[in-house]
Amino acid sequence: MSLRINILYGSQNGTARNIAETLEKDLLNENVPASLMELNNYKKAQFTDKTINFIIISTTGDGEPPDNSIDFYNDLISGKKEVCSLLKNKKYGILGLGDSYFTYFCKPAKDIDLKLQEISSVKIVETAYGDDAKNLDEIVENWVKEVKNIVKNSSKIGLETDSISTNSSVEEEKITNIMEGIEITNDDNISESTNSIDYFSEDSYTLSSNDVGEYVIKAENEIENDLEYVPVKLSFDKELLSQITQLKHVIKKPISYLTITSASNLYRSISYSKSQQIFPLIPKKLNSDNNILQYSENNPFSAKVLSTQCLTSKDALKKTVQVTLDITGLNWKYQSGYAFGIIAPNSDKMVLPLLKRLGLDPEDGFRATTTKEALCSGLPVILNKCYTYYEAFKYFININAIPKKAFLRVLAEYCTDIEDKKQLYFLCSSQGASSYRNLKAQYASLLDILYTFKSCHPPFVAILENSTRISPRYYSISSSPLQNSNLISFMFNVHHYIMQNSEDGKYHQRDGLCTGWLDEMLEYPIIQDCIVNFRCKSVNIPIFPKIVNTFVLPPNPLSKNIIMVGAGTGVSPFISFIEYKRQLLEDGQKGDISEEERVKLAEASASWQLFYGCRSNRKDCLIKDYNTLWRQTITNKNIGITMPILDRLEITTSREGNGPKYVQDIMIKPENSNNLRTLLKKRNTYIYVCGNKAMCKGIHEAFSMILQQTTEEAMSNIEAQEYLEILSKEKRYLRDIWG
Ligand SMILES: Cc1cc2nc3c(=O)[nH]c(=O)nc-3n(C[C@H](O)[C@H](O)[C@H](O)COP(=O)(O)O)c2cc1C
Repeated sequence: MSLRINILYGSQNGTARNIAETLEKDLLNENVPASLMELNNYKKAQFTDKTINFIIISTTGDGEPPDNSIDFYNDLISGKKEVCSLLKNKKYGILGLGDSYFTYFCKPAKDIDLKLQEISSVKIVETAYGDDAKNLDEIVENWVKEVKNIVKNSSKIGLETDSISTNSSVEEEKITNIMEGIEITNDDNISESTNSIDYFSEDSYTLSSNDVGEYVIKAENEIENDLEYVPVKLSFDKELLSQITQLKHVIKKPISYLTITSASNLYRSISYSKSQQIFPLIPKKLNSDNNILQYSENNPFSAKVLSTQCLTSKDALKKTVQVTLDITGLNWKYQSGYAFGIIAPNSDKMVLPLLKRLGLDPEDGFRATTTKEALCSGLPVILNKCYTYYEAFKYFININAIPKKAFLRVLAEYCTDIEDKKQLYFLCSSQGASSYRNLKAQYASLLDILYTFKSCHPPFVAILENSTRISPRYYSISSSPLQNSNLISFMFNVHHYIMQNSEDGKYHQRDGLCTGWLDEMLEYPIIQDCIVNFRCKSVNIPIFPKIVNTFVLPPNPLSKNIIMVGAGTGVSPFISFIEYKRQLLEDGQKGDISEEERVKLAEASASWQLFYGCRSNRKDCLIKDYNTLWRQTITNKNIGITMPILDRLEITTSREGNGPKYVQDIMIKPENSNNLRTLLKKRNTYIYVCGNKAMCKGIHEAFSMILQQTTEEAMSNIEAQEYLEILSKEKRYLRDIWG
């Protein structure tokens, strides 16, 4: 029997998926039979005695596995026979991805590792943990390198590989290269020092990170007011490069596997795309079981925008917009706390200059074909389908993020200027790791790269082969399904970031991909960028339901203590929770609450509390409209109960007044902390925290402090942490944390 490699991944936003796809490509390229699949599809994989399983899994939510790995994770951790017998005694390696700023760093990878050891699987490569906050790229590169070595050795020691046909004309790279006095190697084993970047972002300023690890705070008048996308010349450590005589660990050039043929008679064109429903090229898939349209990331639902409302004042630091969508036809029974994904197209402001820079006519058509289909798992477009270049860049290719190192390596090949070439090699070497990380933290786009390396003229095929697909953005629903289950509302902050042009030192503002697009499109729905259905004069956006939603109310929520803590748009799911309760209290009929809940309600006194933080009551308090509404007590004769909607509503304003600044400050005030401590110790208490990672950390510390600060039964710090951990395991302490 021959060696077989299974590459199984769990990825929420595409990072782990990209790594898995690249590993698959590299192995196939070495004639090693490798199969790639999402962890949830593990049953489709072949597991033999000669199989090595490589698992690449990221972390989402509050230490949770990504949606596409949750079934595998649950099956394995609960010790399901089926999965355990498949993996028992088999060789494996794990790469975890996470962010050490979070409480549960790489938890799914760690849990899987432990479980595999428990069932006597055989670890053949040290588990590695790529850390977003530190050194993700280097850890990943080293792990991948080790995996490849192991696979190579395994095939040497008798686990012969089946031969596959992807590699007949592989252009093998020479290990050592001499270029203008610099020696370039890709075979040594040096792992360089890592420079930790603090990702904490003070939310009141526009930030950019133009020096390694140093955020630059800019006042509005220092930022250029560009109407167009102005690419910037990126800066990196040229001084370091000038001292280097040998570039080590340069990423190997990936092979080319696509053929692009012209399809110039395409009937589609930009103007055609404009009048169509979104993503016209994605086939609608029918679920064979029930003939119901299954909407997903690859097959989004076109949701009609019913209303938009700016929730912040003109002088607020951030603009927050609330949108309501019609989801009739989506067939989604959502609950309070659920989230959904939006797929935004790239902005014309970036697409059109990029096409120009690449010398491509937006309306020309192309078709991608290959003889090496196995290498195409991560391709942004569908093989053999015709697209215009405009469509490909507009809807599919991720042009916003910094190209992967392997992509930069390919770009180096198309530079005519030796300095450009050298600098790109540097960025893909071990010595250039911190410069690369810095470019990544600056959100450098493909256009910025091409602007910086002016002599680089890559063909379209090189761009397509090395690009990833635009990834969706997720938003919490703020409406309650009780009000109208065919509507969903959500809110978002319009996100901007700042880039500095190293040529003239000027600062330029960039818009976040999705929120920038939504904001512009909702304000000016006739612009080129927009998905407007001109026939019925509606604006539609592509959405799909998030499959796994854990941030939900417990069963019989009226009889539970519900403590909600959030800041800014982190209040979204809480609006949904509280409105759900209010509507139930106002309109609920006899059958709307269970008999069990009625009994519990009579026995227990349940308290719902919201701690909310904003900057200013006037400028950006997102729950202004609910302030009086939620302080009511409601009697519902049908259900036979009288209850306040909220027992406590605390709002802190960080930029106003002399009171407590942040939510955690008000939580630890004696009048709140004593009450919270009592509730924390009750079995029917559920805590929900929603916001960015820095806020969630602050709240966690506040809860820990509350448990410690008492004369009676005070806990030590360790005991308090353990207590919160237990609550978290029991799903009574739930956090929806944004990365
Ligand atoms: C919403 C969100 C929640 C996250 N939660 C955690 C976490 O609890 N623990 C952790 O170690 N990393 C966490 N991360 C970091 C991701 O695991 C990390 O960014 C990873 O590279 C993402 O990989 P993916 O794109 O394949 O999902 C979180 C990231 C996001 C965006």
